[in-house]
Amino acid sequence: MFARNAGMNLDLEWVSKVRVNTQAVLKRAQQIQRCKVSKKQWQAAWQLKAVTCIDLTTLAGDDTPSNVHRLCMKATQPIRQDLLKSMDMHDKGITTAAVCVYPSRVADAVKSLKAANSSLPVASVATGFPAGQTPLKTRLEEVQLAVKDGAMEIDIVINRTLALTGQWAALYDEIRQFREACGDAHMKSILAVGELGTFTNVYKASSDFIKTSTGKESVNATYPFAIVMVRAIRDYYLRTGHMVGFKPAGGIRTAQESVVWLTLMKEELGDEWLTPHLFRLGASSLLADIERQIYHYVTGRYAAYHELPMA
Ligand SMILES: O=C[C@H](O)COP(=O)(O)O
Repeated sequence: MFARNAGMNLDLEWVSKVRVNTQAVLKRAQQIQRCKVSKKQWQAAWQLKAVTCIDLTTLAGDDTPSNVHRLCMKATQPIRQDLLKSMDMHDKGITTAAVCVYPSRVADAVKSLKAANSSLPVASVATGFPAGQTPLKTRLEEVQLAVKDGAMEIDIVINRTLALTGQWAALYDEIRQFREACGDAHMKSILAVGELGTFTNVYKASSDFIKTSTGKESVNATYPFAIVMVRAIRDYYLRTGHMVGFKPAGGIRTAQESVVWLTLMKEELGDEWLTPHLFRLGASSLLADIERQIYHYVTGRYAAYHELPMA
């Protein structure tokens, strides 16, 4: 069992000394994208690994109990059984890592998964997602309500105003309160990197189980931002011995990208991070492409749309 991050007192000296070498970050991001997984069966294996790390997401204004139900069913059986059988992976219990929905849809997702006899966790965005521009009191209540409805994971959005105005102590204090409001639920912190202005701000705003984006900003999960965040995770590990998780989210659509993200984790943090406990891919449509690529790997041709439900 993984120990929960006990956190640490805010070290403003560490925060004030942070400097990020932009050129080095951009160069490293390019190197990571050039790494190749050459053999076909290895690609398929990496893609299946990526499936197990997906927070299968729907965050739309027109979400209903029925589309949330379909999402949950897809999460419990993400790849067609006959395809898994061809790869001898049908009895490995492959599911996504979680489903991720708005707070108002948590109860629907919990009900659907329970009816399907699945223990898959429901994650919920909270704290005034995506902008976070609601009073602290309501943001905290939102977390508590989602937990009460059965969310086992809460993806909070950080207060970008506090980050952009350098109020790091106030930001730290808010995040601590969110964590407390989560109780036993697992918290992830969305930095919304596209709105933080600089790599330095991204490093400084990094806390526990850090997630790049809401998917609603104009810039979402990019490899350079990810490099900065995983380096913050590495520094925190060297300092405290605690392994913090990472979740790129927003705009991740292709199987090929999912393999680059896994490569980035492996290269920067090591194999220990290649587990759903420490790595998630937040995505609404990535699974469709992965299933399509696996279909191609197994059959040698691409599927028609009707052949892959929800793909
Ligand atoms: O947290 C997950 C993101 O909102 C999903 O973004 P996406 O719809 O671009 O995959």
